[in-house]
Amino acid sequence: MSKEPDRLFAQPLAQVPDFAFNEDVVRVFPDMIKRSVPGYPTIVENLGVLAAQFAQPDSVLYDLGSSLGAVTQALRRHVRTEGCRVIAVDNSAAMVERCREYLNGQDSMFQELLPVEVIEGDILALEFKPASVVALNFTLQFIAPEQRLALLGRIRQSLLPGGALILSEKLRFADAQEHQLLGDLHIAFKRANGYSELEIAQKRSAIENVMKPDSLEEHTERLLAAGFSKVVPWFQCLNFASLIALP
Ligand SMILES: Nc1ncnc2c1ncn2[C@@H]1O[C@H](C[S@+](CC[C@H]([NH3+])C(=O)[O-])CC(=O)[O-])[C@@H](O)[C@H]1O
Ligand SMILES: O=C(O)C(=O)Cc1ccccc1
Repeated sequence: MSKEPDRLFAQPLAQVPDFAFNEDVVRVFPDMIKRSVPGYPTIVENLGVLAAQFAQPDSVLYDLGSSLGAVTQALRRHVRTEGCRVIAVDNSAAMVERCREYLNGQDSMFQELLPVEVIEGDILALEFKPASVVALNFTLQFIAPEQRLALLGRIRQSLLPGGALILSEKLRFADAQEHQLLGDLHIAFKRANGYSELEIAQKRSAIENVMKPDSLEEHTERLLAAGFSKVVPWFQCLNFASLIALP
């Protein structure tokens, strides 16, 4: 994957445009996400380990909002269950193109990887096949809030017994002091990873209209309303968390 450093917000912009997953972002994405999301490498690596516990024979493993395919690759490496395949979906043409290149390259480096199909499309319009694992790794927060419950309902309906949804998100907190503290610590994390105050401020204004985090309580209530029976947080680092939701 590209090693180009993220300097997208380093120069002062007269007007900061809304954040979009375009070619500029794609070029720096691995660096951007690692330096911006505390715990990201740990979450991705362990998603494969978790998925192996939930994968059911002859079923689909979905990576929704797959970006460059990091989660897809973790699933392919760890799951050995008979007849499983991965379907990765993203609506950014630039992401999908680079994702296909990356995954093809991995095929020549590793043996026994699960087969994968990468679809360019909107996850809101997807017809789900019977699935044992669905990963939404930092994708739901980019879906319009009023669409989230219906999407989770469709995912729930597609899940086989013994399967799971794994949902990772940036969190907001109902308690103002907790929200402020973990937000400040996230900024300190970005600073420690080499982002300037200007980069942090401009990125913040780029994402504020397009990325709307929910609280842990909102996630849990909505997942239960969508028909999931149990919600178990398995990872939190500052204001970023990952949950397992069982059908
Ligand atoms: N409606 C939609 N349909 C399909 N894709 C969408 C939609 N909306 C947004 N996306 C896609 O969801 C991805 C979100 S990034 C996921 C990281 C990845 N999971 C990772 O673990 O590396 C999260 C982030 O950058 O913080 C982008 O690639 C969008 O194009
Ligand atoms: O950068 C941030 O502040 C974030 O909240 C995470 C993020 C990571 C990558 C793209 C958009 C948002």
